[in-house]
Amino acid sequence: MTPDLMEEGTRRMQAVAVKAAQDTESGGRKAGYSRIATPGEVDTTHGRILYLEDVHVSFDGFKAINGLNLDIAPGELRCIIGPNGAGKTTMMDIITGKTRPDSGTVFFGSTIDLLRHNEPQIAQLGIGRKFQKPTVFEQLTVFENLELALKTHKGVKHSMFFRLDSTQSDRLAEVLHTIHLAGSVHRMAGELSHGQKQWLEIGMLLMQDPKLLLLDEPVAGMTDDETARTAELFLRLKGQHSLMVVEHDMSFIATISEKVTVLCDGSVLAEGTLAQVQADERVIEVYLGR
Ligand SMILES: Nc1ncnc2c1ncn2[C@@H]1O[C@H](COP(=O)(O)OP(=O)(O)OP(=O)(O)O)[C@@H](O)[C@H]1O
Repeated sequence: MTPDLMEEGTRRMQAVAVKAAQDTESGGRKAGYSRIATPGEVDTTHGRILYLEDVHVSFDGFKAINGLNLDIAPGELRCIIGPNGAGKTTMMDIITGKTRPDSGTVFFGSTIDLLRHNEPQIAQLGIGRKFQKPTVFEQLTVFENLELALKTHKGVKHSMFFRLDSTQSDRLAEVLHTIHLAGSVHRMAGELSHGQKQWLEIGMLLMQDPKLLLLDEPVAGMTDDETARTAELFLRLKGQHSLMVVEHDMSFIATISEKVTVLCDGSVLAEGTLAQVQADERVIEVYLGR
């Protein structure tokens, strides 16, 4: 195809897209639904960064997720609690593309259909996930771990020639400060305490500037002091990022929570402030009263 023909083709496609957008009742919003967005573009004008509706997943006939509805506002710090087997991990697996639901809707912002993306694409779109166990590179320094997280995110192939530019250096310094590791920049990650390794891994996610962070039992195994500093860290992150924190440690939840969602049997049992869900008889019966 000649360059002229390609240009003409592109012009026609753009005209068709504009016309389709104008033809919808909502002036284009509907036409934009399900499109594959470019990284950095998340439409939160409708007040939601994450939206799950009527999601179902069965494993060999067992309903692990059963009509799950949930939405998270931009900048919100949402705590998720619930008994073992409630479906918390499975829910995160669905959001990050690790598990495909049998049915339902899962949107990032109002235009990005997460079910049309795979795991690496979802990470590139700006959803970062922290698993329970720290997975840092023990033989590298704190600095090198953070630098590597950036390289990996940017898809740098020839890492020997990669140099941080000044914006990236500033970002790294800012992240080091946020995760309480500015004084440990040249220490090997393997020498850090359990809590410090957790912070480093959160820092590695922050280097990729995620819009939504999913954190699975982040304070499990931490000392009281590390737990308190993690609470501080999360309170600092909220607003700039949206956070979904799954935890069993209720005193930690009490320190950080605004809105709490209680999952049970694969769907939402209760939602509200911690005081509200703690007073809910159904929540006491299945979870808190154990
Ligand atoms: N791949 C799988 N195959 C079969 N069953 C599964 C699979 N993944 C999860 N399940 C089942 O689905 C249910 C929900 O599990 P899930 O791990 O999501 O719960 P959870 O709320 O994260 O629990 P916990 O607090 O113990 O981590 C459990 O009964 C679990 O055994």
